[in-house]
Amino acid sequence: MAIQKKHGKGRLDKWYKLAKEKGYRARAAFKLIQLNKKYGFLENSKVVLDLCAAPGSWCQVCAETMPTNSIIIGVDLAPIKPIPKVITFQSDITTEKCRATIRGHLKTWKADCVLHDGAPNVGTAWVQDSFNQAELVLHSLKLATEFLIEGGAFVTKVFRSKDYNSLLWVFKQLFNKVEATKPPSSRNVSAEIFVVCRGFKAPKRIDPRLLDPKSVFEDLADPTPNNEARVYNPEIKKRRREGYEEGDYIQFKEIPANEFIQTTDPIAILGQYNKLSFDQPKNGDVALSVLDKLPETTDEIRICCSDLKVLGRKEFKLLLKWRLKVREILGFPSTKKSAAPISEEVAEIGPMDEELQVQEDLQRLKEQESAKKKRERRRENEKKQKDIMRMQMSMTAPMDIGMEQDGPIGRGAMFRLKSVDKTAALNRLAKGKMAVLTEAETRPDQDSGIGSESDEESDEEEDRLERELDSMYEQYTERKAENDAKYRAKKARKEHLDEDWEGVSASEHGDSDDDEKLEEDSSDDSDDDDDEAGAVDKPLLRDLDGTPSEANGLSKRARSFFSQDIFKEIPVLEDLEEEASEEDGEEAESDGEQTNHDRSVKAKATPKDKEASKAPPKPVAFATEESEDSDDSGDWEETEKKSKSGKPDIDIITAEAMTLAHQLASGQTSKHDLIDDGFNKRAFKDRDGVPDWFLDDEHKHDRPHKPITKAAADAIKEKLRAYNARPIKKVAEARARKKFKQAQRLEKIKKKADLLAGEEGMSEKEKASSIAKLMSSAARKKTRQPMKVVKAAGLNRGISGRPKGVFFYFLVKGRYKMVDPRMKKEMRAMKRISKKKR
Ligand SMILES: C[S@@+](CC[C@H](N)C(=O)[O-])C[C@H]1O[C@@H](n2cnc3c(N)ncnc32)[C@H](O)[C@@H]1O
Repeated sequence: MAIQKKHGKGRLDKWYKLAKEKGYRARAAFKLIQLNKKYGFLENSKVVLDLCAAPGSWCQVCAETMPTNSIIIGVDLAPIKPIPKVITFQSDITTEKCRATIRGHLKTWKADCVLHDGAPNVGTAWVQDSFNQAELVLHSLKLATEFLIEGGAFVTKVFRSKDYNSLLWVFKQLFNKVEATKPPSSRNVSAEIFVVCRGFKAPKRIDPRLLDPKSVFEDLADPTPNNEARVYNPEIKKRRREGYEEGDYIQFKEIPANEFIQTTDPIAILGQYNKLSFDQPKNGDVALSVLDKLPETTDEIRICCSDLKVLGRKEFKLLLKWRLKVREILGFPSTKKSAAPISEEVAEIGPMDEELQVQEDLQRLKEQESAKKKRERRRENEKKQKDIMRMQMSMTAPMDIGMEQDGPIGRGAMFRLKSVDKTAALNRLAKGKMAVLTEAETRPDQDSGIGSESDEESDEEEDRLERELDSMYEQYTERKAENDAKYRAKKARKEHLDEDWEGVSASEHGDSDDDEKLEEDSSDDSDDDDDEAGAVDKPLLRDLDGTPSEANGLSKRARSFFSQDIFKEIPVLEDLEEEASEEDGEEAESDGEQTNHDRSVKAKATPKDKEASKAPPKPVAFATEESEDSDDSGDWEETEKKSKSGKPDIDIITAEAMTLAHQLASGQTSKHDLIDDGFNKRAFKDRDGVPDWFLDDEHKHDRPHKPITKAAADAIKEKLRAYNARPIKKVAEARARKKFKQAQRLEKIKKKADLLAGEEGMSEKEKASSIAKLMSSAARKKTRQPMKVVKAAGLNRGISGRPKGVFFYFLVKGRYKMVDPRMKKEMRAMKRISKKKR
């Protein structure tokens, strides 16, 4: 680093130039700016006292930074040119007159901040200069103690000298926070540093000796060295800027190791000495020789003792432990480390004695205990929340709520909430009420015995927050489940861990539009879930009319709809007709009676359909599949559900699963291996008391990566390709509809032909020609009306409905398309240009 010159042109550094540029009277302005930037004492100050203020750059900074209408008083031996918004006067800050003048200006006000940048006239011996400065600091501190408000700040310049520590000690007696710093604008060559003292304690009475230079610099000239800091932070080496202590000229200090064992202040020895020696003195020392022979005095200990200055924290701890052991062996009383007066720095050092260690252990155990209690309380609260929910659902009477025990509504019990949840009714019931419920739930909890057990309010608060967080997370998952089918599937899979996952089909979770509609409209709480119906034999939520909510996989509403007279004796295919007729009103309208007749004929014709007609018809997708086995037109998810052999058909959809299947099939792995693999670090993870949101998040990443083989990946790819090759459900349905319509038309023609054939008044020729006509009209394709192109101009410009015709009196009939003539022209022009370019 380049050495900064304080004389000649070296003075004119960047801060000097900057000060000139900014109009500050001295480069010192930047010191205050930088100090204030770090500690921010000026912004909120209303009254500032600037001691030793000439030429006044600090006052300028204050006037700029402090709120308008603040009081700034500057005093110096030298005259200060007037500064707007600043009161200045000439005086010696060490005098009573100066004190009185300040009092006169401040009246009853107190200063929020006292600044001191005083420097005595230098030029005499350095020691004398620095002492004067320290004395000046003490004088400024004296003024500060008189004028500062409680909690106020005192910022002073000090020189690093022998008296520096004494000054710091005094500051610490009067302020809560004392920090020394050197702003960048302060020259490196200068011995000045700045001490920022915050939080003035404003004691009622201050011992005059505390502010008396004589007693301060005499009494505190040799403050207790911070040996703990030296030992525990050996990496931070303190420079001896003030030189060596009086009479302390030896750099390498050695002490017999037994003294380290015997001393009551081992830290002091470790901090002050360079070596713990095992060398015997001339006359011999029994204690030292015993220590030398002890097995506890290992080679490592000897190496550590040989040079204390190179040791780290770990080695110092080792030595202290060794000392304790030896003391125990030799029968020394195990006292606390030092009888010496404890300075405030000593108090900061961590406990090292065994006793303190025990205390720490106790504290830790206590914390563990309270954490356990907290967990238990949380679990109880959760249980209680569930109980209240059950009560709201009229599943329990208030007296049934056993908060403390599982009882008949406990976790493993038959009325477990999970089974209710399987009907998805719970979600609907709880939706939107969770927050209220949680709030309501927390209050009685606090009033109840459980809450009053704990006297730690913060714990309760934490519990409450955790519960709120949990309920918010639940709401979030519900919302997500509503919008995201994949997430719904995942959730279902997680909740039914003990069951084989067979995918979510449209009918199960209301994915199909029809089912969703039914569910929405439905007033009952049942769900059309075939699998779930098996799992939940007797759903707890029932309708008041007592009829079972589900039968043959249909919701109650769907069942009641299909149980109307009109559906009796009608085979499954009629559902398709219904749907088709909705889209093709023309066909559905005609020949209603006849169609019904035909239907019954058809029903008689196919025994399979007959069978189907006994049972209530199933939703469209399923029915189509049953009636057309050879066709791919059904919902393929459903077809894969049941294998022909009756065994569960497990669909392998991931490369990992396929790899596993390959391995099992080829004998590379066995069932036993798989079970064995199940016992891993994740299997017995303690999840008790861990919030759901945490577990969910963790689950995203904390899962084993199973190997995948190329063959398995290819097999899955092939499988997916096959799936993709199949027509999608809507296309399949459209095809089926078309087929059905054709069949219907054919039936109609047949009937008409039969009628014609039975007509008595017609000759055979006439009959034949009219049947031929009928057939040709049926075979004729309907011609589609051509689309009308309408200019979006004139009256049709910007209209939203059907445009008007050429003569404006008529609306355009049939299909139409609005065109923008300008755009058309432009597009043509573009085409022309691009052609030309080519
Ligand atoms: C470094 S200058 C202060 C610069 C000032 N902070 C500024 O920003 O312009 C130090 C000042 O302390 C003043 N001083 C020294 N002893 C003093 C005393 N006993 N009473 C008042 N002022 C004193 C000097 O006159 C000198 O102007």
